Amino acid sequence: MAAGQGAFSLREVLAAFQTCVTERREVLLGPYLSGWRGLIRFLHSLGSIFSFVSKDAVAKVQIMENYCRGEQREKYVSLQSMVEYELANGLVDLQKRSGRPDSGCRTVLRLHRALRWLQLFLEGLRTGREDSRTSVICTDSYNASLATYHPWVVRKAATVAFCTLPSRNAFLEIMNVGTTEEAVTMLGEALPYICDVYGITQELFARHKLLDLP
Ligand SMILES: CCCCCCCCCCCCC/C=C/[C@@H](O)[C@H](COP(=O)(O)O)NC(=O)CCCCCCCCCCCCCCC
Repeated sequence: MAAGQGAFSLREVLAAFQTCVTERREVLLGPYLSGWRGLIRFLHSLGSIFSFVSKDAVAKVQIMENYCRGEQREKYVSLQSMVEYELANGLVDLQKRSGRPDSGCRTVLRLHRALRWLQLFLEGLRTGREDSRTSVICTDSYNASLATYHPWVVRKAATVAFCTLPSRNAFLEIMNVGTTEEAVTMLGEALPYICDVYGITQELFARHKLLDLP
């Protein structure tokens, strides 16, 4: 980490995702958004070349936080209650975007797709060799997930930005979790929770045919 920056560790960020899922398998929006806020903060430490990414992620997290603080806040406690409320009240644009404010469902769907990228990227970091290149791990996980939803120009900008990433071990260091072995162990502990959040959300959105919202 650059000198002077708080001892910010990815451990707390990923710990947020461990508190997302209730015993009734609901995904709580509060911890979900704080996990995203932590990821965005970490992204800022990777350099301004990623600002086009964090700008969009910040905007989406802000939309969701406004819903969570708005007059219908009790409908946005979990992804399940959000989906039920927005569908029951016809708030979701199913065919094409209208001039209405973005729904929570379509906004979460974009973050959900990015969570799939994160899961693949973290798994690639965890299982990568010492001399693996973070840019390759990042590009491969991006191409296997988010890339399909982005136009050519965004895919190009993303792959250019990935080239600036350091080696795998250097990246594990800036995660500020300790040694590379400790970082790998932490990833192994965090990943099952991220997979769980992703799986429950995927099933919820698939059940309601919300996986292709415009
Ligand atoms: C290791 C750093 C790599 C982080 C970047 C990987 C993801 C690259 C995404 C590039 C897309 C950004 C611009 C896309 C904008 C939107 O069009 C597009 C669609 O939304 P729309 O339908 O409202 O237009 N937006 C999206 O797809 C959402 C993108 C959100 C990406 C959030 C990624 C931030 C995660 C930060 C992780 C930090 C590293 C943590 C691992 C140690």
